[in-house]
Amino acid sequence: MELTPIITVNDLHFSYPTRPVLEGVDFTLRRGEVVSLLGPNGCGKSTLIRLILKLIRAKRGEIWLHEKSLHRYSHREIASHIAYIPQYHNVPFNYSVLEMVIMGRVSKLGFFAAPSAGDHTIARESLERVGISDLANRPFGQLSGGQKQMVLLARALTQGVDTFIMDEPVSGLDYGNQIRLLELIVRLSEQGYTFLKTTHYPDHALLVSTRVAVMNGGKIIADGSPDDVITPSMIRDVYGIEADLITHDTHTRCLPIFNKGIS
Ligand SMILES: Nc1ncnc2c1ncn2[C@@H]1O[C@H](COP(=O)(O)OP(=O)(O)OP(=O)(O)O)[C@@H](O)[C@H]1O
Repeated sequence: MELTPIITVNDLHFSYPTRPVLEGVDFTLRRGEVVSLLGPNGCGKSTLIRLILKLIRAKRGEIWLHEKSLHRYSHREIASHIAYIPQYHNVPFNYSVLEMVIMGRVSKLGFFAAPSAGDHTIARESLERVGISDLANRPFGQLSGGQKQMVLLARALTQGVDTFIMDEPVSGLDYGNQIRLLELIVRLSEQGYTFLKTTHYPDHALLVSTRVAVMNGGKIIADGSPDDVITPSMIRDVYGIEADLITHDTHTRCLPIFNKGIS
């Protein structure tokens, strides 16, 4: 059965003033998928996300959100469909964690409306789901990078949308929180949430994704099931290292070959 498209990207080209970045990207995110976007540093993963969020505009190509051109959406309307969890986030004021999480309700509120008791309840439930209720009253600005990342995930849950875009969600998380976050993504996906996330870890893509897309040289060069896409030859071509794939329990894992001291 063909899944409903949420985001469709057709022949997207984008250049910064000094360099071309995307040179004909085609990509679709469908309902219920967990898609990992892999690719080397600087290949354009974050740029593609910024284009999908309409933070920047492409010169050529089209982006569709729920089969309507992205041009026809305001930022507020986009936020009523997609929650974005950035890699880094600094806030100018000293909001508490709970206040930060309640801000996820903004796209649901009228322009001058204050959050209701119901909004507070949803925010507290989101903190609970992410396992950080103990941080509720701490100033957001004083949290560690990993704690901030978990707060941003709780804020995204509070937004009340079913599509999440995450830019390197495990960056800055300790080893345990990385795995707990990946497990949370799987649980949420089983509850009907859709994810597009960038990652530098083929292993993480193998653990949680229903589909993997690989970006290199301005294009999506591979797009398919994790087992089809993450292969030793792809790792060699994209990252310039050798790796083996091994199976542990039911999961395939990627094991880089470490040339210790060999020149
Ligand atoms: N504001 C900007 N002005 C000019 N060039 C930029 C700008 N932002 C990014 N770039 C360049 O565009 C290219 C793509 O950057 P982008 O951040 O999208 O890559 P990425 O795949 O997300 O990288 P990483 O994995 O390192 O986060 C890089 O060469 C980067 O240096």
